[in-house]
Amino acid sequence: MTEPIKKRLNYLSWDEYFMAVALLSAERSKDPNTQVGACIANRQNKIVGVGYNGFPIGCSDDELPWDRQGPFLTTKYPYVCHAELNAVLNAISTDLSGCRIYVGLFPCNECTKVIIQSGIKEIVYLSDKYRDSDQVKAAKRMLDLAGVSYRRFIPQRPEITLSFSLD
Ligand SMILES: Nc1nc(=O)n([C@H]2C[C@H](O)[C@@H](COP(=O)(O)O)O2)cc1CO
Ligand SMILES: [Zn+2]
Repeated sequence: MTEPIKKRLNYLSWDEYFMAVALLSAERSKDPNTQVGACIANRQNKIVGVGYNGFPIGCSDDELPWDRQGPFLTTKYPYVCHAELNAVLNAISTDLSGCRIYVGLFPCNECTKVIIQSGIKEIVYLSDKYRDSDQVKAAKRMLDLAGVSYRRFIPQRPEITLSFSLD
């Protein structure tokens, strides 16, 4: 008698899968300093929206600045759409009740408002590098009040490699 074939064990967990989709989406970003991706999953673990940071549709990447410093209007900040905003706007429904959003960087206060209003119930983030900023402090204050939970993604493996050569 031959042994039955066992299932593959090295498969991605749901958390790894959705965070990896967020990180892959971030590779679309043209921001030279910080590339952020976001992936929204519903209660059934179906992906319902993805996004990354970039300028609004129709606003040419060659017209608007990517600068971080200088007068406000000469920087990227007034123009760029954050990954979380794009993921919510790209989602298949405006009602994201009970969904989770996976994001490479902790949401700012403006995206937090969008996240709360959409019905998203949990944020899973990788980096919190701007934790000392007023934006993130305001974001956490609103999330705590609104009962939206947030947790850091703790990697169980250092990397996931993708290859275009499967043979
Ligand atoms: N949660 C976030 N999602 C985002 O998509 N972003 C975007 C806005 C900018 O394009 C970039 C941050 O640029 P910098 O200040 O690290 O050079 O990331 C920023 C944050 C931080 O709150
Ligand atoms: Zn934001």
